[in-house]
Amino acid sequence: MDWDQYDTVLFDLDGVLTPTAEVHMRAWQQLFSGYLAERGSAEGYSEQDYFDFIDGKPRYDGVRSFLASRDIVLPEGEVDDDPDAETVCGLGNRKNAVFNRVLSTEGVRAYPGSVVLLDFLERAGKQVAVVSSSKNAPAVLDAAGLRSRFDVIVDGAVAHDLGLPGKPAPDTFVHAAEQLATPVERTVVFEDALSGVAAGHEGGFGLVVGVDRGVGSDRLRAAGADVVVSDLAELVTR
Ligand SMILES: O=P(O)(O)OC[C@H]1O[C@@H](O)[C@H](O)[C@@H](O)[C@@H]1O
Repeated sequence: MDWDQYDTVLFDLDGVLTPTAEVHMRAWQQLFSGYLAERGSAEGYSEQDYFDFIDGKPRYDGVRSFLASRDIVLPEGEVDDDPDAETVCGLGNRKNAVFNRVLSTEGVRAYPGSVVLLDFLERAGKQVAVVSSSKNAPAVLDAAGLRSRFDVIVDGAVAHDLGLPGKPAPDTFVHAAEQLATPVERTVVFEDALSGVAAGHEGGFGLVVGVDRGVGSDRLRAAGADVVVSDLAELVTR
């Protein structure tokens, strides 16, 4: 890894800096197993569904994408729909309530290897940003004590306000690189989700690092990862 080729590093959050992809995964599992059971669907929900249809995408895109995989179409509803509403927004909000309950009861601790890389990048004078589909990203960064480390945070709320399409579209990553005045070729992207790796690849970034937290190295590479690691500290150089 030749860090001299890069000025800026863009990190996905859940599953890259903090183990919160796991929390999202459990919350989606709770939502959709319950919902499919309510509908009396023969086919249940599996962990693979998370990786295939939901991982890395903004909340309501994840709901729509999973429902489409089961040929279920629901009305969109409104963002302030009650969690009991049988709408895309209602289901997303139901899942969000579970996520927030777990976040507040269990807290979050950053991956130690990710903190080691952040410390290294700070010493090396690189700019760092978080690019997350999640509207909960600021709360997660606060809970992990990481928020002040980042020059720019592009989360689900920022993307919504600016009308930027979510991952797998590259727009949120490109926006972060622009905010830090760095050409995409001199910018590195770290992602654990197939949708996020595809976004980094599509955006023409200098290096897309796939972080394997369960998706599998082969699938991350096929989606466009140039390098795959299982711990961010692997990319600390002397
Ligand atoms: O926290 P929010 O706004 O509901 O966003 C949810 C999504 O946030 C992303 O960061 C996760 O990678 C997804 O898997 C998750 O579903």
